[in-house]
Amino acid sequence: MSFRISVSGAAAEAVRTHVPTLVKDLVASGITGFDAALWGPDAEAEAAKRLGWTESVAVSRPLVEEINALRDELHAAGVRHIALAGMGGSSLAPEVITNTARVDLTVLDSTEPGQVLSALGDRLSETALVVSSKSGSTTETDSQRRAFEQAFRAAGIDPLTRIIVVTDPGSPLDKNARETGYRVFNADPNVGGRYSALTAFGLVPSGLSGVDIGELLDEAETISLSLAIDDESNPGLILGAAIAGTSPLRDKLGIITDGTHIVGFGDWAEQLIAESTGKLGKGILPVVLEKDAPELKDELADLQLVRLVDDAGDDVFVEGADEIRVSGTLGAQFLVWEYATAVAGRLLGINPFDQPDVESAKIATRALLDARPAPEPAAFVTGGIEVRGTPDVIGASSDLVSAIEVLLEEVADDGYIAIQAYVDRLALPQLTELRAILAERSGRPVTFGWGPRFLHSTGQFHKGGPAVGVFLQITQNPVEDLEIPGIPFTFGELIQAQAIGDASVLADHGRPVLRLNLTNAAADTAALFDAIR
Ligand SMILES: O=P(O)(O)OC[C@H]1O[C@H](O)[C@H](O)[C@@H](O)[C@@H]1O
Repeated sequence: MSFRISVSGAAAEAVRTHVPTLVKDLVASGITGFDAALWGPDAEAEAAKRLGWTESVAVSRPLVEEINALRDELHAAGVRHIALAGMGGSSLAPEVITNTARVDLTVLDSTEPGQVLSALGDRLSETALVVSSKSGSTTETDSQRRAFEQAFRAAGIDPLTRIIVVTDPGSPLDKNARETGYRVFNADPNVGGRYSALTAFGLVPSGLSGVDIGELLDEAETISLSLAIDDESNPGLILGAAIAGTSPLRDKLGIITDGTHIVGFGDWAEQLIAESTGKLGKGILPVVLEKDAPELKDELADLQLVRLVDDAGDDVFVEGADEIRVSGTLGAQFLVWEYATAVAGRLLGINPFDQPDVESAKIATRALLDARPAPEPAAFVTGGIEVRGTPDVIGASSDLVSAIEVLLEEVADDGYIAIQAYVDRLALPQLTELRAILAERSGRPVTFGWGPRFLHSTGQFHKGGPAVGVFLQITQNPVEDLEIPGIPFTFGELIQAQAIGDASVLADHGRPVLRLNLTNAAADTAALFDAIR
């Protein structure tokens, strides 16, 4: 069986309540048949050009041969390593596909100079770069491409032989790449970024890295029919009802990987759910949890758990655990979760295909890079850590320890904490441990995102979803900064502007933000942990 699901407790109740209506309303066949009216009149225009993912398997099939042929060609030319420049929907699927297949792919979805330098320094002479961007105008991806082009040239390598572009037809990147002479794969423009796992965006980098992408499509194909039919056994309807139909709504979704062969699924699902549902003050907040996460001890009333297991069993309705369990192949999971998210959008009364609040952070960043204001002085400095933040947090504190206490006091009973770390994640992987520490201390769900990557994932929810988040932003002074060729600011300046810009938008939304800048990341990390513990 390519996909199994079981539900118990509140999720079972939600399935019993909503699935019969979803069947009666022909929602599954409607999604598959491009019925753009399913999400109400306000969503119709967007939905009309965003349902192509339901036929991704068939549309993508001819790509398999083309990608495999290019892989052989690159191999013959000495390429042994693939890197990917892309953000959000253009990198999260290849990341989980290659990790699950245990295939090497370097995903560069950061503007942190140290992380960019690491990617540039990693086997460049035998590397090919896939540049993926649906819109073809994402600043991070454009900057990464420029850095690689320059590095290839400096190493005496013609970028034309090493750069492959994936983008929508007619995008600025499409035009530029074709003029330059790069190999271009055009993706289906009727598929939004976060629904694009089974299109060229998921397949090109994964296939070039060595994943059997034909098998991935086969996996998805085995579940396609079950997802299209208006029947109470449809797993997309069941999962959609289970995650968005609980009453009262459990609007935090704890995603736990517990025995599944799939590696890193939570990060992909996080973007799909957060960006699709977090708007108009509503939404489901995905929270990627470890198996022993503190949130699991507390039985939080607003936290629905979904566990990715090895085998969810034959029966949909089971007794006991009060959770959702899913198992199955990665290809099937992609498609089921996409249907489930579209169903969730209908149940929540939102448009699951737009991202109305993502742009605000980009505009704030751009304004900072254009105006170059003098840096805001730190409210205080503890050790090497500069502390800034919104007045509600900073005004009532005198040092780092008290600022964190004040931030935690701001967390409402239905609230959450988001840690946003704009740092070199390769150098500071231990920062993820702050998540469990703050969850333990606050008794509330805590999310962790690497910046600027999360801006293209959970960023929409933070600004557009229920206004109950409090934000801990961590930045660092770069160990070594890096120019962006042809652009009047550096990677270090870009990531700082991204962090400050997003924090200002959160503050404008009335959200408490505590900003910590590590002036010497290696030395300050221990002090940071001490203060947060
Ligand atoms: O693929 P791109 O056009 O470069 O977009 C990358 C990401 O950008 C934005 O943040 C969107 O909100 C995401 O949905 C998208 O995945």
